[in-house]
Amino acid sequence: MMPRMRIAIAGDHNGLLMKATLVEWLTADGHQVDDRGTHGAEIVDYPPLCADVARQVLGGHAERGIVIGGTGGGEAIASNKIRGIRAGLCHSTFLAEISSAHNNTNVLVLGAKVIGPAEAVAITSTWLSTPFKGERHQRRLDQIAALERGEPLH
Ligand SMILES: O=C(CO)[C@H](O)[C@H](O)COP(=O)(O)O
Repeated sequence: MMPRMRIAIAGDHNGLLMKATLVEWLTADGHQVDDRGTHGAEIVDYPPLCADVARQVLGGHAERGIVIGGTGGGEAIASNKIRGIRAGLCHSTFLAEISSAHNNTNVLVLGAKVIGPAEAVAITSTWLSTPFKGERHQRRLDQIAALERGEPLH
């Protein structure tokens, strides 16, 4: 059974409907969901939303974060600028599985112009329920953390 988690979720204007679908599904599935916005249809910038979700995760208020954009590309770039965030842009359940198993991602990024709501639910479910494999993958995440600190890799 999938562990129940505290999840911070955000999306820009493109992600509004998909966010509503995921909030409903996650809540029905027993997760504690914190919807960080946006809440209206007006056009907004996504980097502050990415930063907000990252803050929730890094501050321990949420175990995982989800960010939704049009394609999600910019959201992944923005999220991965923040030290300690490993954000995976996943547009298939296979990518979601590897994102958790190999990359131990703490933020899932989705693109509402790329996939539909049913795929978003399947991807999110896979991402949440797939455990991190550790071992050689942990070594690589340690190397990524060293890059974040500006240390050279040999
Ligand atoms: O997915 C995104 C970035 O990767 C954004 O949702 C997208 O760029 C927003 O564009 P617009 O303001 O034209 O809707």
